[in-house]
Amino acid sequence: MSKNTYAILGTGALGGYYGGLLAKAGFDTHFLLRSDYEHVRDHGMTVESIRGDFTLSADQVQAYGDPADLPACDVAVVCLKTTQNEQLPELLANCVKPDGVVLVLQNGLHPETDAAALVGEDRVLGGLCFLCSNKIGPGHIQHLDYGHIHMGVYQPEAANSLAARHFPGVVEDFNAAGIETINVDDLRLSRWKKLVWNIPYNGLSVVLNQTTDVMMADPGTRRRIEALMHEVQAAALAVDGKVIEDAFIQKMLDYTAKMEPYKTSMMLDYEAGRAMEIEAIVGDPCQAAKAAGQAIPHIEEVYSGLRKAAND
Ligand SMILES: NC(=O)C1=CN([C@@H]2O[C@H](COP(=O)(O)OP(=O)(O)OC[C@H]3O[C@@H](n4cnc5c(N)ncnc54)[C@H](OP(=O)(O)O)[C@@H]3O)[C@@H](O)[C@H]2O)C=CC1
Ligand SMILES: CC(C)(CO)C(=O)C(=O)O
Repeated sequence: MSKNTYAILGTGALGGYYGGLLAKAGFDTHFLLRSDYEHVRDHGMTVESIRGDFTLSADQVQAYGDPADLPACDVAVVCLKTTQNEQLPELLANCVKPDGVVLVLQNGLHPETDAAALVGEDRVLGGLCFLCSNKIGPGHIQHLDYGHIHMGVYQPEAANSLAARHFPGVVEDFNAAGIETINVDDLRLSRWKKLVWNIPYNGLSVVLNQTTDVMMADPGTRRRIEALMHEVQAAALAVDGKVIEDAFIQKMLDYTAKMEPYKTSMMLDYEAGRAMEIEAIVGDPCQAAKAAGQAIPHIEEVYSGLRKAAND
């Protein structure tokens, strides 16, 4: 097992699940928490998972309520919502060693840019998390489905960067912890591919107030989903020259049809009155497509529906 140490920045649905698995596997893992810091410090964490429930006692969780107290780690894992990224200067100030790296596990077209601006592009890794997880109470994570990660370096052309040198060890650690992690050469293409799912389902879940199963059961909504997916495919090509095959769109439709009925994170945020990740997931791709001259009417319609929902 590697000697990498990990700082989990945001112990929510995703950070609690992956960080919990790393700690359970024996990796030196440090958890930054906010609202449930005292609870986790005193009682530990519980993960209910389709792969097997587990608990980490208070002694097994190295919990921190103040980012200034985090030790400098080899890998800082950004597990905040992108809407909370304005906190990154404070959160990343102490927790990464000078030769350490930042792994960004958020959704969006380019959520790595905020961390990269702080630590340098050559020290950033990104991961696309195919995970259905919710935080259902203090220190209480419910893992409902999937969980694999597609991970890559943010600056693939820099073959000898700190990120490139750390990358194999991080992938190995995650796999050793039971997190299936697949090495991707083209993180940017992977991000566009993830948006093929996130833009239609996250967006429409709020605009239509529906779970994935309800959306998939309605032929009109399914056509709208497919149209959105094809616009993401066209945007990826126009903006970055990235090719997404039609077969991939079909795969995402099949994947969702087989998924447990799912309330997207955007829908959960909307219902709870929290900020939604509208810009990272829909606004940034919209802006990039428009700048490249690519028409994306369905995506723009979803974007304005989301902005309206956020302001109501
Ligand atoms: N959940 C999932 O299944 C998936 C999520 N993602 C992506 O992962 C990212 C994280 O999502 P998710 O885990 O669902 O979000 P959550 O809201 O569950 O987790 C974010 C956590 O960050 C914590 N946090 C925010 N600011 C601070 C701070 N200053 N100090 C300490 N903790 C802080 C929050 O604390 P508090 O509890 O106090 O709010 C919260 O627990 C998003 O980009 C999402 O799109 C991607 C794929 C699947
Ligand atoms: C697509 C899904 C729901 C599960 O793979 C996910 O990863 C997300 O919410 O971003």
